[in-house]
Amino acid sequence: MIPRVLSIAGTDPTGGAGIHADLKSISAAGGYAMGAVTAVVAQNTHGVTDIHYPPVEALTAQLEAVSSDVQIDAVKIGMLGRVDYIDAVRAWLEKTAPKVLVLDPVMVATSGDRLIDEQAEEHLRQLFDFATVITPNTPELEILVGAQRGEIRGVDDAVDAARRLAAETGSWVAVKGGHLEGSEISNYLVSAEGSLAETRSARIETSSTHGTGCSQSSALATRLAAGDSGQEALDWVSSWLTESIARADQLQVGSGNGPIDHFFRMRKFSHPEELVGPSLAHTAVLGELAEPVAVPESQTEKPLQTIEPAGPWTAMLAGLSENILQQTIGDGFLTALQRGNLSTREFVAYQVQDALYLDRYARALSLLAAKSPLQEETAFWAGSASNTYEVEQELHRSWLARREVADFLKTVPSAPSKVTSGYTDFLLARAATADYVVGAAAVLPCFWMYADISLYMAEANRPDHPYRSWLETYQDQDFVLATQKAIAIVERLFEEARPDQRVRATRAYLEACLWEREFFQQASYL
Ligand SMILES: Nc1ncnc2c1ncn2[C@@H]1O[C@H](COP(=O)(O)OP(=O)(O)OP(=O)(O)O)[C@@H](O)[C@H]1O
Ligand SMILES: Cc1ncc(COP(=O)(O)O)c(N)n1
Repeated sequence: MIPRVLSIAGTDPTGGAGIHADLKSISAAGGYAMGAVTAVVAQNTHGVTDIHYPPVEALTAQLEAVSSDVQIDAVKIGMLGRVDYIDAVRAWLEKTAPKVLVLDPVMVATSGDRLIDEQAEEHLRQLFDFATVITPNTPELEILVGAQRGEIRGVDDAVDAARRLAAETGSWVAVKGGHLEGSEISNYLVSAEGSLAETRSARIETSSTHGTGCSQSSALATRLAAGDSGQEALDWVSSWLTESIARADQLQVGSGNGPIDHFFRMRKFSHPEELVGPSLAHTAVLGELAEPVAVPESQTEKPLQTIEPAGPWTAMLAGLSENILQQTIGDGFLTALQRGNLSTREFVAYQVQDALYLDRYARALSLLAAKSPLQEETAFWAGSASNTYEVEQELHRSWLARREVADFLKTVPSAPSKVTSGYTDFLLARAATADYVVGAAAVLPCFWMYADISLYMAEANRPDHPYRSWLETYQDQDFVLATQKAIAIVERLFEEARPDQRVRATRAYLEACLWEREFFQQASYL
């Protein structure tokens, strides 16, 4: 079933918050999105400049128009702003009694602008009776439980206050960690009895969080209407929101607190330019690569050390994948891993997928070994396959066998994720059925990107790093030598290949780089 979800909220012409964000979030969470507008707000990424309140009859008429025709599975309420709007919505809720109602008590925007009259606060409380979940941010929670500004300092205070509000209202209350300190963000769903559901994710360093509250509550309404349990809905929403925030800066919307990227999942792998790089796009359309294309120097700061190309073709590949490497290194998972504040659960989720990946990757290497015409290269790929199995076995013996990991193992997926199976199916298909050069180019990023990332991670290694022994695995000199050998083989194969084969091999290499990036990023939402 596609849940039909109605948002009742104010507008944001920049598309980041309010009803605009709600419609995007409901759609991204798998619902059919509908919207009834309350206030018309002139705002952008810097703040609110004007609020226009259409006559209350306009709101009532919209609500009637929708509910007289459409079966509504969930309602999300955002900015109401005025007493007469609140009362009109209340009268409508009494008649329609939606099964799921997520109420975001919007009082103050991220920018600090008030979005509700002071006397309206009391009326807003009267809507709580209808709510499945109330989703105040920390300052709003303080107002609602009559605490002083700044009184809620940590997660425990917030859960306590949320329990009190839940007891008073009979609704669940979401505790949102965005405004609290710490490198991790915890989100909870709390009832009068205590916490029902909990998620933890890495805090992303960005000022682009405009509309996160609106987006979170709409997605939550949608997942609950789709039949998710509280924990399932919170898991889905937190992982989606974290990545939407992680991708926010790429949107480049406005010069203040920018919006989040609601539809990042739709964009994954959908841009041909992302796959082949802007400078290659033109050549690739022609279907020929007679000589290496010149890649413009990247503007971003490079890691201190990377493994050198073996000639002009692999230099071209390195240039084309530079941005993907930077994005992967800058991603929340690797940043947190490097700093040593990655959550154990995320690390375990990653390790489990890595072990599943390595098994299939080794098979792809074995297929390449069979394909190579040169005995020396066959020996190299077969030896790499054998080493890969050793690394996989070692993962099970060491990290995954630890006592403190056992509890986490029960909570992470044990089957290959979509990314893991997508990446390995891709590698196996290239190694089994494509030309040798294409198969070799496809497996190269697993050596090269991984080795570059390991060198970057090694810069962070210190005696008290929680993942120290793991960081050391890939600093292994043999792995660096194997990477150099794989680069040299690909350089030779490119040199000998036909122009059309080079295009396909370049695409395969870049596609594998994108899979590598996705492979690291998935850990935050597994
Ligand atoms: N920097 C961040 N990194 C990762 N997740 C974040 C970050 N900021 C916010 N979030 C996510 O967004 C959710 C809502 O954020 P927050 O707690 O700030 O609520 P809010 O104040 O209603 O949102 P808004 O900032 O849009 O008003 C949080 O629960 C968290 O999951
Ligand atoms: C119409 C409207 N509703 C809600 C918010 C709060 O959004 P945020 O606090 O996420 O900026 C907003 N800015 N505009």
